[in-house]
Formats: sequence, C-alpha cells, structure tokens
Amino acid sequence: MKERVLVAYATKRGSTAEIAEKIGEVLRKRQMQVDVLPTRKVADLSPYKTAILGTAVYIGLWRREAVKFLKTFADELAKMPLRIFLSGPTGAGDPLELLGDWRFPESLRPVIEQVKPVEITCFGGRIESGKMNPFEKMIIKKNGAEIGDFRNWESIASWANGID
Ligand SMILES: Cc1cc2nc3c(=O)[nH]c(=O)nc-3n(C[C@H](O)[C@H](O)[C@H](O)COP(=O)(O)O)c2cc1C
Repeated sequence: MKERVLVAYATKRGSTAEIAEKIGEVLRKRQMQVDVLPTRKVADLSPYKTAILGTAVYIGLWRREAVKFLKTFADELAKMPLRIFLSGPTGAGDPLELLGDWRFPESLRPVIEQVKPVEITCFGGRIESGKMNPFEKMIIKKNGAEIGDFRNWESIASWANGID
C-alpha cells in the first residue's frame, strides 16, 4: 500500500518553501512519511498516496512551476487526493477573505476541473521590501499591498493536522 505524502512547492523568495516545510514537519509528527520537494524535483508520483501542492501568487498568477507540475501530472493527480495551498495575501485579516472568491487564474480551470482538488486553501504570505526589484516595488505600491511576514504558523499547523 502507498504510504508517502508529497508536499511539492513553487516559490520565488522562499516563503512558500518554508510553509511546505512546516506542513511536512507537522505530518511527520503524525508518523506520516513525507517528502517536501520543489515541484521541479518531482519526477514520479507513483510512491505517493496523497499530494499537496503549494504555490506563491504573483500578480494574480500561480508560479509557472506549479502550473507545469499540475499539467504534467494531471492524470495521476486526478486519481489521488490533491490539496492545494496558495501563499499570497499580506495585511491583517483572514487570508481567505483577503483573497475573495479567487483561487486560480481562469486559464487553469480545465486542469483544475480534471484533477478536482479536495481543497484549495490560502495562507498569508511574506513580502520583503529589500528583495523586490523596481517593477515589483511599483506593483506593490500601486496595489497598496502590505510589506511584512503574514504567515500564521498556527493556522498552517492546524490545517496540516486536519489532513487525513
Ligand atoms: C510583485 C508582487 C506581486 C504579488 N502579487 C500577489 C497577488 O497577486 N496576490 C497575492 O495574494 N499575493 C501577491 N503577492 C504576495 C506574494 O505572493 C507573497 O508574498 C508570497 O508569500 C511570496 O512567496 P515566495 O516567497 O514563496 O515567493 C505579490 C508579491 C509581489 C512582490
């Protein structure tokens, strides 16, 4: 019987990777066998009974590697429980409320409908002022997004504890 859980992530500045590691840590404490890997290092889903995909959101888009992962493994993912988490909104308040109804760009609807994720959730993200290029700074200023680390480790752990 397949035992392993895959936590695959797509990150630009590391915040999503750290969320993925936290989820892995919680699942391991629950005696699960877990691999936490960047999406580009996943070559085969056959060892896994469950998959979790995490992606950072930039300018209303998922990270390209997350899209590639979803499309490459769509047939396999459709046959196993897949949970997706987004790392995005900054600022006070519930990240899911900050995100509104949006979960994925419309262009991903066909593949989302194929893989039928059990859930698409969202955690607060992190924006570091020192790491942005001028274009990113302009986008952040224009949208009034808050700079800082809005990842809530308790809610991430609690979500991971709820996975069966
Ligand atoms: C230029 C820029 C654009 C962003 N656009 C969005 C967005 O459209 N929606 C969102 O929820 N978060 C957006 N964010 C926030 C990031 O997704 C968030 O900080 C995330 O945690 C970064 O993850 P990473 O460190 O793994 O790359 C944006 C951040 C930057 C710097």
